[in-house]
Amino acid sequence: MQPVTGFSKLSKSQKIDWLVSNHLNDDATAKQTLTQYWNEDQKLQDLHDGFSENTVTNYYFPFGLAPNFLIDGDLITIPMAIEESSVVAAASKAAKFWLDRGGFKTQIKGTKKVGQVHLMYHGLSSEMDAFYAFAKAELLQSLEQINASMKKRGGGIQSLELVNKTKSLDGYYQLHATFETKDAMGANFINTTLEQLANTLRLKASEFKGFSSDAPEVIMSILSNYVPECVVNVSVSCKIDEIGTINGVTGAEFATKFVRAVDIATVEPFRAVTHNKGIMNGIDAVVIATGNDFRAVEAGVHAYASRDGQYRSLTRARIENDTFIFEADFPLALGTVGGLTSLHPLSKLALQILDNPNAEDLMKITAVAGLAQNFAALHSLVTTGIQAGHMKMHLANMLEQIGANDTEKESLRKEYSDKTPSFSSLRESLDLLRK
Ligand SMILES: CC(C)(COP(=O)([O-])OP(=O)([O-])OC[C@H]1O[C@@H](n2cnc3c(N)ncnc32)[C@H](O)[C@@H]1OP(=O)([O-])[O-])[C@@H](O)C(=O)NCCC(=O)NCCSC(=O)C[C@@](C)(O)CC(=O)[O-]
Ligand SMILES: NC(=O)C1=CN([C@@H]2O[C@H](COP(=O)(O)OP(=O)(O)OC[C@H]3O[C@@H](n4cnc5c(N)ncnc54)[C@H](O)[C@@H]3O)[C@@H](O)[C@H]2O)C=CC1
Repeated sequence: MQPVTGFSKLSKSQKIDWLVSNHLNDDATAKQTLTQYWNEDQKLQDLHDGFSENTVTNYYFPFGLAPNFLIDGDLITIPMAIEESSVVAAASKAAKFWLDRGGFKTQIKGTKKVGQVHLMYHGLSSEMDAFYAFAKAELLQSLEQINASMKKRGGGIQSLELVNKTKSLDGYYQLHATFETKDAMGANFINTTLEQLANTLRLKASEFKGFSSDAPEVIMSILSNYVPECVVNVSVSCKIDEIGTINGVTGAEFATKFVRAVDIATVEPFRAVTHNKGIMNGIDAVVIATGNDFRAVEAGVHAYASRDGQYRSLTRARIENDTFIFEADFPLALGTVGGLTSLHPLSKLALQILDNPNAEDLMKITAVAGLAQNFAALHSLVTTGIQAGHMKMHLANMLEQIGANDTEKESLRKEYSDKTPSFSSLRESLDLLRK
């Protein structure tokens, strides 16, 4: 196969033809698989084609609902876009559990975001300090137009400082800025602002006479997806005797084991990664359903989980005066305007289902989904084990994969209603059925 030039300029059909002949042995069914996912509504299809480059088809993701979330006194149904079985069921089960026990409480701890202009200067650091004192007012002034609308909304650039990072990397400085971006995730606003700062910095550097070395060089200007000051706290709590008996485990035993499980994820990175993956099952599903940037959230969350130098659990649990308390702080830079949020009809609908939240409310709801998911996973892990519930949900996929027809599915579902399936046990059962 030869490299292709001008692939981006081909039409969608030409791209598919190229793909099928170069990678799929001219398989006609492959072409049909791609085209059958096109939407019949051409306008809607064009919208989706426009979201990303070199699009050849749509990729369906299940869009589900987890009802019964009592959040700060309001009853909320959370939309979740996720491919993994048992996540929506787990969220729904956790919602139901806490519905009768006071629900979820949330609090925004901050909404500040960060962006940096990264610079190199190899002269004296005192010269950089003098330059910054010379340039700072104009650096800020040059942002007035870009900042005007965001300022009207109560946001915009909040602070700007020169940071000397030469101890970490020879010649390295930053303009470190903080931002309030209100209901937008803010990436484009922050990046535009930073690029203006960089331009003004270059201009002011050309006017400054105090450099003994070449003027500072701008390496790059970009927001940070590490948002330790854009954080929401979420918690649940109840008296231990309100927990009740769970699969033969008393409330007190459950609470103690649960706290131990969180303690283990706090000190043991191998466990912490899986523990936090379970949390992200919930967070990502809401982030995706609402058209937010899940890579940004993932990167920020995992960096936050390592903020003291070791990767740890994002959740905390304790028993205090016969009360079981489970909580977390999640760094979540989310938007309810901008990006795909109002462009993708299903994201727009997801936000409508949530009663058109502002960014802070969406942070709260998303954090609840994360805590609920972790609660459900640990609830299973310290009682029945994870496989019973997970495989019960996964059964449908397994039945599909072994090629069972509708009648066979029905009888296998009955047979496996109280036991954990595996592919081999299911195949054996299917063979028996077919004899
Ligand atoms: C799976 C369940 C919920 C079963 O739990 P169950 O007790 O067998 O469920 P149930 O049939 O008794 O139903 C109770 C409620 O659960 C929900 N529910 C129950 N079934 C459904 C369904 N089909 N569709 C939608 N919702 C469902 C629903 O709210 C339902 O109430 P109802 O609607 O009847 O009033 C439970 O075992 C559970 O929560 N397990 C945890 C599952 C989980 O965490 N899955 C994620 C995949 S594993 C993973 O990726 C992460 C992990 C686990 O490794 C993280 C870690 O290690 O920490
Ligand atoms: N590292 C990263 O995370 C990067 C992410 N991105 C992408 O950037 C996009 C998000 O950028 P945004 O600037 O949020 O979106 P955007 O570029 O669509 O801008 C949102 C705009 O909406 C306007 N707006 C209207 N009402 C507002 C309100 N109430 N509050 C705040 N703004 C309001 C503002 O002008 C704001 O700048 C995402 O698609 C993300 O994937 C882009 C570059 C880098």
